[in-house]
Amino acid sequence: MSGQTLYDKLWEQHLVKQRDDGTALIYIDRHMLHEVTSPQAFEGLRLAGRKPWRLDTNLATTDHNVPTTREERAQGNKGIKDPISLIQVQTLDDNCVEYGITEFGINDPRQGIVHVVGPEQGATLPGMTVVCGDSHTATHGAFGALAHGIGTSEVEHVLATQCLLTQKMKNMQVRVEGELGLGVTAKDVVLAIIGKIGTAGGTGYAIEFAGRAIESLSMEGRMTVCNMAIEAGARVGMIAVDDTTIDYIGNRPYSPTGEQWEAAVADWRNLVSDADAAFDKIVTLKADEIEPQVSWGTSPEMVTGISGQVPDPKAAPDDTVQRSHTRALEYMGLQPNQKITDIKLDKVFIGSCTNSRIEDLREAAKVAKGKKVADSIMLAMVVPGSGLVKRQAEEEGLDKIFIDAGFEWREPGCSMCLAMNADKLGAGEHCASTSNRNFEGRQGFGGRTHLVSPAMAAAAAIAGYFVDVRSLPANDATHAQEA
Ligand SMILES: CC(C)[C@H](C(=O)O)[C@@H](O)C(=O)O
Ligand code: SF4
Repeated sequence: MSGQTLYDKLWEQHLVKQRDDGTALIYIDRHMLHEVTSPQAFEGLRLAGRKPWRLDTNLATTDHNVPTTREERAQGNKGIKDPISLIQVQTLDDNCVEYGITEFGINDPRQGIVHVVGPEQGATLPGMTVVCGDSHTATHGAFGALAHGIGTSEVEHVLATQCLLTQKMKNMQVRVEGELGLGVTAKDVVLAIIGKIGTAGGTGYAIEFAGRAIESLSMEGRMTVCNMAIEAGARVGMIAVDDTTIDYIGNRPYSPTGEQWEAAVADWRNLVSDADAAFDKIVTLKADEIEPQVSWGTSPEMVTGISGQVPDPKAAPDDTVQRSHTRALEYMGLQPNQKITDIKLDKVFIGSCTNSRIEDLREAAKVAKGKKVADSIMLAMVVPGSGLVKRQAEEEGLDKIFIDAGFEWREPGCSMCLAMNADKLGAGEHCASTSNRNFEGRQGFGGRTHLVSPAMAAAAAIAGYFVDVRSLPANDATHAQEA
Protein backbone atom coordinates (compact mmCIF):
# COMPACT_ATOMS: atom_id res chain seq x y z
CA MET A 1 0.00 0.00 0.00
CA SER A 2 1.27 3.44 -0.86
CA GLY A 3 1.77 6.15 1.74
CA GLN A 4 -0.58 8.98 2.59
CA THR A 5 -0.77 12.46 1.20
CA LEU A 6 -0.92 15.43 3.55
CA TYR A 7 -4.62 15.70 2.72
CA ASP A 8 -5.21 12.00 3.51
CA LYS A 9 -3.57 12.47 6.91
CA LEU A 10 -5.56 15.58 7.79
CA TRP A 11 -8.77 13.91 6.65
CA GLU A 12 -8.15 10.75 8.62
CA GLN A 13 -7.29 12.69 11.78
CA HIS A 14 -10.62 14.52 11.67
CA LEU A 15 -12.95 11.86 10.41
CA VAL A 16 -15.84 11.28 12.79
CA LYS A 17 -17.92 9.03 10.59
CA GLN A 18 -17.66 7.77 7.03
CA ARG A 19 -20.83 6.55 5.33
CA ASP A 20 -21.07 4.08 2.48
CA ASP A 21 -22.67 6.66 0.21
CA GLY A 22 -19.45 8.73 0.29
CA THR A 23 -20.62 11.37 2.73
CA ALA A 24 -18.62 11.88 5.88
CA LEU A 25 -18.67 13.87 9.06
CA ILE A 26 -15.44 15.64 10.00
CA TYR A 27 -14.53 17.52 13.17
CA ILE A 28 -13.74 21.23 12.84
CA ASP A 29 -10.97 22.74 14.96
CA ARG A 30 -11.25 26.38 14.00
CA HIS A 31 -14.23 28.36 12.77
CA MET A 32 -13.65 31.89 11.50
CA LEU A 33 -16.59 34.23 10.96
CA HIS A 34 -17.23 37.48 9.11
CA GLU A 35 -20.32 39.64 8.77
CA VAL A 36 -21.52 38.56 5.32
CA THR A 37 -22.20 34.84 5.75
CA SER A 38 -22.99 34.61 9.46
CA PRO A 39 -26.27 36.49 10.12
CA GLN A 40 -28.64 33.78 8.85
CA ALA A 41 -26.56 31.12 10.57
CA PHE A 42 -27.01 32.78 13.95
CA GLU A 43 -30.68 33.34 13.16
CA GLY A 44 -31.05 29.64 12.42
CA LEU A 45 -29.45 28.75 15.75
CA ARG A 46 -31.76 31.12 17.51
CA LEU A 47 -34.88 29.72 15.84
CA ALA A 48 -33.80 26.19 16.73
CA GLY A 49 -33.11 27.24 20.31
CA ARG A 50 -29.47 26.08 20.07
CA LYS A 51 -26.17 27.60 21.17
CA PRO A 52 -22.66 27.36 19.71
CA TRP A 53 -21.27 24.03 20.85
CA ARG A 54 -17.66 25.02 21.49
CA LEU A 55 -17.20 28.73 21.95
CA ASP A 56 -13.42 29.01 21.95
CA THR A 57 -13.05 27.60 18.46
CA ASN A 58 -14.85 30.59 16.94
CA LEU A 59 -13.14 33.84 16.01
CA ALA A 60 -14.93 36.67 14.23
CA THR A 61 -13.91 39.87 12.49
CA THR A 62 -15.62 42.43 10.28
CA ASP A 63 -13.99 42.97 6.91
CA HIS A 64 -16.11 43.03 3.73
CA ASN A 65 -18.34 45.98 4.54
CA VAL A 66 -16.09 48.26 6.55
CA PRO A 67 -15.11 51.63 5.08
CA THR A 68 -11.37 52.26 4.79
CA THR A 69 -10.92 56.00 5.20
CA ARG A 70 -9.68 57.26 8.53
CA GLU A 71 -12.54 59.75 8.82
CA GLU A 72 -15.23 57.10 8.41
CA ARG A 73 -13.47 54.65 10.70
CA ALA A 74 -13.19 57.27 13.42
CA GLN A 75 -16.98 57.07 13.66
CA GLY A 76 -16.98 53.32 14.31
CA ASN A 77 -19.94 51.47 12.80
CA LYS A 78 -21.68 54.82 12.28
CA GLY A 79 -19.15 55.55 9.55
CA ILE A 80 -20.74 52.81 7.42
CA LYS A 81 -23.00 54.73 5.02
CA ASP A 82 -24.68 51.84 3.23
CA PRO A 83 -27.61 50.62 5.37
CA ILE A 84 -27.25 46.94 4.40
CA SER A 85 -23.54 46.96 5.15
CA LEU A 86 -24.23 48.57 8.49
CA ILE A 87 -26.85 45.96 9.39
CA GLN A 88 -24.45 43.12 8.56
CA VAL A 89 -21.63 44.55 10.65
CA GLN A 90 -23.88 45.48 13.57
CA THR A 91 -25.53 42.05 13.46
CA LEU A 92 -22.18 40.27 13.77
CA ASP A 93 -21.26 42.51 16.69
CA ASP A 94 -24.58 41.77 18.40
CA ASN A 95 -24.42 38.02 17.78
CA CYS A 96 -20.87 37.80 19.12
CA VAL A 97 -21.88 39.64 22.29
CA GLU A 98 -25.01 37.52 22.72
CA TYR A 99 -23.26 34.18 22.26
CA GLY A 100 -19.91 35.12 23.80
CA ILE A 101 -17.78 34.74 20.65
CA THR A 102 -14.51 36.65 20.40
CA GLU A 103 -14.80 39.34 17.74
CA PHE A 104 -12.36 41.92 16.42
CA GLY A 105 -14.82 44.74 15.73
CA ILE A 106 -14.37 47.69 13.42
CA ASN A 107 -11.91 49.62 15.56
CA ASP A 108 -10.16 46.77 17.33
CA PRO A 109 -6.43 47.03 16.52
CA ARG A 110 -6.53 43.33 15.56
CA GLN A 111 -9.43 43.72 13.09
CA GLY A 112 -8.78 42.87 9.48
CA ILE A 113 -9.55 40.51 6.63
CA VAL A 114 -10.49 37.18 8.13
CA HIS A 115 -7.78 35.28 6.19
CA VAL A 116 -5.10 37.69 7.33
CA VAL A 117 -6.27 37.75 10.93
CA GLY A 118 -6.48 33.97 11.56
CA PRO A 119 -2.86 33.13 10.72
CA GLU A 120 -1.55 36.35 12.23
CA GLN A 121 -3.15 35.49 15.57
CA GLY A 122 -1.88 31.92 15.51
CA ALA A 123 -5.55 30.91 15.37
CA THR A 124 -4.69 28.91 12.26
CA LEU A 125 -2.31 26.10 13.16
CA PRO A 126 -0.87 23.11 11.30
CA GLY A 127 -2.98 19.99 11.48
CA MET A 128 -6.21 21.88 12.07
CA THR A 129 -9.40 21.78 10.10
CA VAL A 130 -10.28 25.43 9.47
CA VAL A 131 -13.56 26.59 7.96
CA CYS A 132 -15.22 29.93 7.35
CA GLY A 133 -18.18 31.05 5.31
CA ASP A 134 -15.82 32.36 2.69
CA SER A 135 -14.32 30.73 -0.39
CA HIS A 136 -10.82 32.04 0.23
CA THR A 137 -10.47 30.01 3.42
CA ALA A 138 -8.10 27.85 1.37
CA THR A 139 -5.52 30.49 2.37
CA HIS A 140 -5.08 28.81 5.77
CA GLY A 141 -3.95 25.59 4.06
CA ALA A 142 -0.54 27.24 3.72
CA PHE A 143 0.05 26.02 7.30
CA GLY A 144 -0.47 22.35 6.60
CA ALA A 145 -4.11 22.72 7.67
CA LEU A 146 -7.21 21.38 5.95
CA ALA A 147 -9.03 24.62 5.23
CA HIS A 148 -11.92 25.51 3.00
CA GLY A 149 -14.94 27.70 2.58
CA ILE A 150 -18.42 26.64 3.65
CA GLY A 151 -21.92 27.98 2.96
CA THR A 152 -24.13 29.79 5.44
CA SER A 153 -26.19 26.72 6.37
CA GLU A 154 -22.91 24.92 7.10
CA VAL A 155 -21.81 27.86 9.24
CA GLU A 156 -24.90 27.21 11.35
CA HIS A 157 -24.13 23.48 11.42
CA VAL A 158 -20.54 24.05 12.52
CA LEU A 159 -21.63 26.51 15.20
CA ALA A 160 -24.15 24.01 16.54
CA THR A 161 -22.19 20.76 16.27
CA GLN A 162 -18.52 21.58 15.58
CA CYS A 163 -18.78 19.12 12.69
CA LEU A 164 -19.21 19.36 8.95
CA LEU A 165 -20.98 17.02 6.59
CA THR A 166 -18.76 16.68 3.54
CA GLN A 167 -17.12 14.34 1.05
CA LYS A 168 -13.51 13.41 0.56
CA MET A 169 -11.83 15.05 -2.43
CA LYS A 170 -9.24 13.61 -4.77
CA ASN A 171 -5.54 14.41 -4.37
CA MET A 172 -3.72 16.71 -6.75
CA GLN A 173 -0.15 17.85 -6.47
CA VAL A 174 1.02 20.98 -8.24
CA ARG A 175 4.80 21.05 -8.33
CA VAL A 176 6.73 24.20 -9.11
CA GLU A 177 10.28 23.03 -9.71
CA GLY A 178 13.46 25.11 -9.59
CA GLU A 179 14.10 28.70 -8.55
CA LEU A 180 11.94 31.73 -9.25
CA GLY A 181 13.58 34.56 -11.15
CA LEU A 182 14.14 37.92 -9.47
CA GLY A 183 10.96 39.99 -9.44
CA VAL A 184 8.78 36.90 -9.77
CA THR A 185 6.56 36.37 -6.73
CA ALA A 186 4.08 33.96 -5.22
CA LYS A 187 1.25 35.83 -6.97
CA ASP A 188 2.89 35.24 -10.35
CA VAL A 189 3.31 31.57 -9.50
CA VAL A 190 -0.34 31.04 -8.66
CA LEU A 191 -1.57 33.05 -11.64
CA ALA A 192 0.71 30.98 -13.88
CA ILE A 193 -0.68 27.78 -12.34
CA ILE A 194 -4.26 28.93 -13.00
CA GLY A 195 -3.26 29.99 -16.51
CA LYS A 196 -2.02 26.46 -17.07
CA ILE A 197 -4.71 24.28 -15.46
CA GLY A 198 -7.65 26.68 -15.88
CA THR A 199 -10.35 27.73 -13.42
CA ALA A 200 -11.86 24.24 -13.49
CA GLY A 201 -8.52 22.40 -13.39
CA GLY A 202 -8.72 21.71 -9.67
CA THR A 203 -12.43 20.91 -9.43
CA GLY A 204 -12.99 17.98 -7.07
CA TYR A 205 -9.38 17.97 -5.86
CA ALA A 206 -7.54 19.10 -2.79
CA ILE A 207 -4.38 20.67 -4.19
CA GLU A 208 -1.04 20.33 -2.44
CA PHE A 209 1.50 22.84 -3.74
CA ALA A 210 5.04 21.48 -3.64
CA GLY A 211 8.46 21.71 -5.23
CA ARG A 212 11.51 23.83 -4.60
CA ALA A 213 9.91 27.14 -5.65
CA ILE A 214 7.02 26.62 -3.22
CA GLU A 215 9.32 25.54 -0.38
CA SER A 216 11.39 28.68 -0.84
CA LEU A 217 8.37 30.95 -0.34
CA SER A 218 7.76 32.77 2.94
CA MET A 219 4.50 32.08 4.80
CA GLU A 220 3.05 35.23 3.25
CA GLY A 221 3.89 33.91 -0.20
CA ARG A 222 2.49 30.47 0.60
CA MET A 223 -0.75 32.06 1.77
CA THR A 224 -0.97 33.98 -1.51
CA VAL A 225 -0.67 30.71 -3.45
CA CYS A 226 -3.18 28.75 -1.34
CA ASN A 227 -5.57 31.73 -1.33
CA MET A 228 -6.12 31.32 -5.06
CA ALA A 229 -6.58 27.53 -5.09
CA ILE A 230 -10.28 28.29 -5.28
CA GLU A 231 -9.72 30.27 -8.50
CA ALA A 232 -8.24 27.07 -9.92
CA GLY A 233 -11.47 25.28 -9.00
CA ALA A 234 -10.14 23.54 -5.88
CA ARG A 235 -11.80 24.28 -2.55
CA VAL A 236 -8.62 23.26 -0.74
CA GLY A 237 -5.02 24.37 -1.28
CA MET A 238 -2.26 23.35 1.09
CA ILE A 239 1.47 23.21 1.68
CA ALA A 240 3.46 20.81 3.86
CA VAL A 241 4.82 21.93 7.22
CA ASP A 242 8.51 22.83 7.44
CA ASP A 243 10.74 25.19 9.44
CA THR A 244 9.27 28.23 7.69
CA THR A 245 5.82 27.25 8.95
CA ILE A 246 6.94 26.61 12.50
CA ASP A 247 9.02 29.81 12.69
CA TYR A 248 6.02 31.87 11.63
CA ILE A 249 3.71 30.42 14.26
CA GLY A 250 5.93 30.78 17.31
CA ASN A 251 4.84 33.41 19.87
CA ARG A 252 1.49 34.34 18.37
CA PRO A 253 -1.44 35.05 20.71
CA TYR A 254 -3.30 31.79 20.00
CA SER A 255 -0.24 29.56 19.50
CA PRO A 256 0.56 26.92 22.09
CA THR A 257 3.40 27.59 24.54
CA GLY A 258 5.84 25.65 26.71
CA GLU A 259 5.49 21.88 26.71
CA GLN A 260 2.41 22.06 24.54
CA TRP A 261 4.41 23.92 21.93
CA GLU A 262 7.13 21.26 21.94
CA ALA A 263 4.60 18.46 21.63
CA ALA A 264 2.71 20.28 18.89
CA VAL A 265 5.85 20.93 16.84
CA ALA A 266 6.80 17.24 17.07
CA ASP A 267 3.35 16.35 15.71
CA TRP A 268 3.36 19.01 13.04
CA ARG A 269 6.58 17.62 11.58
CA ASN A 270 4.51 14.68 10.28
CA LEU A 271 2.26 16.96 8.26
CA VAL A 272 3.90 16.22 4.93
CA SER A 273 2.94 13.82 2.17
CA ASP A 274 4.76 10.50 2.47
CA ALA A 275 7.44 9.99 -0.17
CA ASP A 276 5.45 7.12 -1.68
CA ALA A 277 2.06 8.85 -1.47
CA ALA A 278 -0.07 8.49 -4.59
CA PHE A 279 -1.75 11.53 -6.13
CA ASP A 280 -4.68 11.25 -8.52
CA LYS A 281 -3.13 13.98 -10.62
CA ILE A 282 0.25 15.73 -10.73
CA VAL A 283 0.91 18.98 -12.59
CA THR A 284 4.42 20.38 -12.92
CA LEU A 285 5.60 23.90 -13.74
CA LYS A 286 9.15 25.16 -14.16
CA ALA A 287 9.79 28.17 -11.95
CA ASP A 288 12.29 29.76 -14.33
CA GLU A 289 9.67 29.86 -17.08
CA ILE A 290 7.32 32.00 -14.97
CA GLU A 291 7.43 35.73 -15.58
CA PRO A 292 5.45 38.47 -13.82
CA GLN A 293 1.81 37.82 -14.71
CA VAL A 294 -1.04 40.15 -15.71
CA SER A 295 -4.63 39.04 -16.23
CA TRP A 296 -6.22 40.52 -19.34
CA GLY A 297 -9.72 39.03 -19.15
CA THR A 298 -12.66 38.38 -16.87
CA SER A 299 -11.55 35.11 -15.32
CA PRO A 300 -8.29 34.43 -13.47
CA GLU A 301 -7.27 31.90 -16.15
CA MET A 302 -7.23 34.72 -18.72
CA VAL A 303 -3.69 35.65 -17.81
CA THR A 304 -0.33 35.98 -19.47
CA GLY A 305 3.23 37.12 -18.81
CA ILE A 306 4.17 40.81 -18.87
CA SER A 307 6.01 40.31 -22.15
CA GLY A 308 2.91 38.77 -23.69
CA GLN A 309 -0.13 40.13 -25.43
CA VAL A 310 -3.89 39.94 -25.36
CA PRO A 311 -4.96 36.89 -27.40
CA ASP A 312 -6.73 37.12 -30.71
CA PRO A 313 -10.07 35.31 -30.36
CA LYS A 314 -9.73 34.27 -34.00
CA ALA A 315 -6.79 32.08 -32.97
CA ALA A 316 -8.82 30.33 -30.24
CA PRO A 317 -8.73 26.52 -30.30
CA ASP A 318 -12.53 26.17 -30.38
CA ASP A 319 -15.80 28.11 -30.59
CA THR A 320 -16.42 28.18 -26.86
CA VAL A 321 -13.05 29.73 -26.11
CA GLN A 322 -13.46 32.08 -29.04
CA ARG A 323 -16.78 33.34 -27.73
CA SER A 324 -15.53 33.78 -24.17
CA HIS A 325 -12.39 35.58 -25.35
CA THR A 326 -14.41 37.86 -27.63
CA ARG A 327 -16.74 38.77 -24.81
CA ALA A 328 -13.88 39.29 -22.36
CA LEU A 329 -12.06 41.61 -24.75
CA GLU A 330 -15.21 43.59 -25.33
CA TYR A 331 -15.86 43.96 -21.60
CA MET A 332 -12.24 44.82 -20.92
CA GLY A 333 -12.05 47.31 -23.80
CA LEU A 334 -8.93 45.63 -25.21
CA GLN A 335 -7.86 44.85 -28.76
CA PRO A 336 -6.70 41.45 -30.03
CA ASN A 337 -2.90 41.20 -29.95
CA GLN A 338 -2.59 44.36 -27.85
CA LYS A 339 0.63 44.25 -25.85
CA ILE A 340 0.15 43.95 -22.10
CA THR A 341 2.55 46.86 -21.66
CA ASP A 342 0.16 49.00 -23.74
CA ILE A 343 -2.71 48.66 -21.25
CA LYS A 344 -3.30 52.04 -19.59
CA LEU A 345 -4.60 52.15 -16.05
CA ASP A 346 -6.94 54.41 -14.12
CA LYS A 347 -6.70 53.01 -10.62
CA VAL A 348 -4.39 50.81 -8.57
CA PHE A 349 -5.44 48.68 -5.61
CA ILE A 350 -2.89 47.04 -3.35
CA GLY A 351 -4.70 44.93 -0.77
CA SER A 352 -7.09 41.94 -0.32
CA CYS A 353 -6.58 38.60 1.43
CA THR A 354 -4.27 37.60 -1.44
CA ASN A 355 -1.73 40.38 -1.08
CA SER A 356 -2.13 42.69 1.93
CA ARG A 357 0.35 41.19 4.35
CA ILE A 358 3.53 42.89 5.51
CA GLU A 359 5.74 41.27 2.89
CA ASP A 360 3.36 42.37 0.13
CA LEU A 361 3.46 45.95 1.36
CA ARG A 362 7.26 45.83 1.62
CA GLU A 363 7.54 44.66 -1.99
CA ALA A 364 5.24 47.39 -3.22
CA ALA A 365 7.03 50.02 -1.13
CA LYS A 366 10.40 49.06 -2.59
CA VAL A 367 9.08 49.91 -6.01
CA ALA A 368 7.27 53.08 -4.92
CA LYS A 369 10.12 54.50 -2.85
CA GLY A 370 11.16 57.93 -4.05
CA LYS A 371 8.79 57.79 -7.04
CA LYS A 372 5.48 59.47 -7.85
CA VAL A 373 2.21 57.94 -8.94
CA ALA A 374 1.56 58.92 -12.58
CA ASP A 375 -0.75 61.92 -13.12
CA SER A 376 -3.03 59.79 -15.24
CA ILE A 377 -3.83 57.51 -12.28
CA MET A 378 -6.88 58.89 -10.47
CA LEU A 379 -6.58 56.72 -7.38
CA ALA A 380 -3.83 54.46 -6.07
CA MET A 381 -4.58 52.93 -2.72
CA VAL A 382 -2.81 50.65 -0.27
CA VAL A 383 -5.08 48.80 2.14
CA PRO A 384 -3.30 46.73 4.81
CA GLY A 385 -4.91 43.38 5.56
CA SER A 386 -5.23 43.99 9.28
CA GLY A 387 -4.67 46.57 11.96
CA LEU A 388 -1.52 44.72 13.00
CA VAL A 389 -0.15 44.71 9.45
CA LYS A 390 -0.89 48.43 9.30
CA ARG A 391 0.92 49.08 12.57
CA GLN A 392 3.94 47.02 11.49
CA ALA A 393 4.09 48.83 8.15
CA GLU A 394 3.96 52.19 9.90
CA GLU A 395 6.74 51.14 12.26
CA GLU A 396 8.82 50.38 9.17
CA GLY A 397 7.93 53.72 7.55
CA LEU A 398 6.15 52.09 4.61
CA ASP A 399 3.10 54.34 5.02
CA LYS A 400 5.34 57.37 4.50
CA ILE A 401 6.85 55.89 1.36
CA PHE A 402 3.39 55.29 -0.08
CA ILE A 403 1.96 58.64 0.94
CA ASP A 404 5.00 60.53 -0.40
CA ALA A 405 4.57 58.71 -3.70
CA GLY A 406 0.91 59.74 -3.90
CA PHE A 407 -0.81 56.55 -2.73
CA GLU A 408 -3.68 56.68 -0.25
CA TRP A 409 -2.92 54.78 2.95
CA ARG A 410 -6.13 53.23 4.22
CA GLU A 411 -7.62 51.34 7.14
CA PRO A 412 -7.85 47.51 6.96
CA GLY A 413 -10.65 45.65 5.20
CA CYS A 414 -11.57 43.90 1.94
CA SER A 415 -11.91 47.32 0.33
CA MET A 416 -11.82 47.42 -3.45
CA CYS A 417 -11.37 43.66 -3.78
CA LEU A 418 -15.12 43.48 -4.17
CA ALA A 419 -17.70 46.19 -4.50
CA MET A 420 -19.33 45.62 -1.10
CA ASN A 421 -18.16 48.84 0.52
CA ALA A 422 -17.43 52.41 -0.54
CA ASP A 423 -14.24 51.53 -2.48
CA LYS A 424 -15.26 50.81 -6.06
CA LEU A 425 -14.21 51.13 -9.67
CA GLY A 426 -16.27 53.23 -12.05
CA ALA A 427 -17.55 51.78 -15.32
CA GLY A 428 -14.79 51.33 -17.89
CA GLU A 429 -11.96 52.00 -15.45
CA HIS A 430 -8.89 49.77 -15.66
CA CYS A 431 -7.41 48.76 -12.33
CA ALA A 432 -4.15 47.01 -11.52
CA SER A 433 -5.25 44.98 -8.53
CA THR A 434 -3.47 42.60 -6.19
CA SER A 435 -6.74 40.80 -5.44
CA ASN A 436 -7.84 37.39 -6.69
CA ARG A 437 -10.93 37.81 -8.87
CA ASN A 438 -11.37 39.73 -12.10
CA PHE A 439 -14.98 38.78 -12.85
CA GLU A 440 -17.26 41.29 -14.59
CA GLY A 441 -18.31 43.92 -12.08
CA ARG A 442 -16.22 42.44 -9.28
CA GLN A 443 -14.65 45.76 -8.29
CA GLY A 444 -17.65 47.88 -9.34
CA PHE A 445 -20.17 47.92 -12.16
CA GLY A 446 -18.33 47.94 -15.49
CA GLY A 447 -14.95 48.01 -13.75
CA ARG A 448 -11.99 46.30 -15.44
CA THR A 449 -9.68 44.35 -13.16
CA HIS A 450 -6.15 43.22 -13.99
CA LEU A 451 -4.71 40.82 -11.42
CA VAL A 452 -1.04 41.35 -10.61
CA SER A 453 1.52 41.07 -7.81
CA PRO A 454 2.10 43.95 -5.35
CA ALA A 455 5.38 44.94 -7.03
CA MET A 456 3.73 44.94 -10.45
CA ALA A 457 0.82 47.02 -9.12
CA ALA A 458 3.18 49.59 -7.61
CA ALA A 459 5.21 49.76 -10.82
CA ALA A 460 1.99 50.24 -12.81
CA ALA A 461 0.93 53.06 -10.50
CA ILE A 462 4.20 54.89 -11.12
CA ALA A 463 4.19 54.36 -14.89
CA GLY A 464 0.43 54.64 -15.54
CA TYR A 465 0.54 51.42 -17.56
CA PHE A 466 1.92 47.93 -17.03
CA VAL A 467 5.69 47.62 -16.89
CA ASP A 468 7.94 44.66 -16.20
CA VAL A 469 9.26 44.99 -12.63
CA ARG A 470 12.33 43.11 -13.80
CA SER A 471 13.24 46.00 -16.08
CA LEU A 472 13.23 48.61 -13.32
CA PRO A 473 16.63 50.05 -12.40
CA ALA A 474 18.65 48.55 -9.57
CA ASN A 475 17.53 49.43 -6.01
CA ASP A 476 13.97 48.80 -7.12
CA ALA A 477 11.86 45.68 -6.96
CA THR A 478 14.16 43.02 -8.24
CA HIS A 479 17.31 43.91 -6.42
CA ALA A 480 15.51 44.50 -3.18
CA GLN A 481 14.69 40.81 -3.17
CA GLU A 482 18.32 39.78 -3.29
CA ALA A 483 18.92 40.96 0.25
C1 LIG B 1 -18.61 37.45 0.63
C2 LIG B 1 -17.96 36.11 0.57
C3 LIG B 1 -19.00 35.07 0.74
C4 LIG B 1 -17.12 35.93 -0.71
C5 LIG B 1 -16.43 34.58 -0.77
O1 LIG B 1 -16.92 33.55 -0.34
O2 LIG B 1 -15.35 34.49 -1.27
C6 LIG B 1 -16.08 37.04 -0.81
O3 LIG B 1 -15.16 37.00 0.21
C7 LIG B 1 -15.42 36.97 -2.14
O4 LIG B 1 -14.20 37.06 -2.19
O5 LIG B 1 -16.11 36.87 -3.16
S1 SF4 C 1 -10.34 40.39 0.46
FE1 SF4 C 1 -11.61 39.90 -1.30
S2 SF4 C 1 -11.32 37.74 -1.67
FE2 SF4 C 1 -10.60 38.15 0.37
S3 SF4 C 1 -12.30 37.71 1.71
FE3 SF4 C 1 -12.38 39.90 1.23
S4 SF4 C 1 -13.69 40.06 -0.57
FE4 SF4 C 1 -13.13 37.89 -0.37
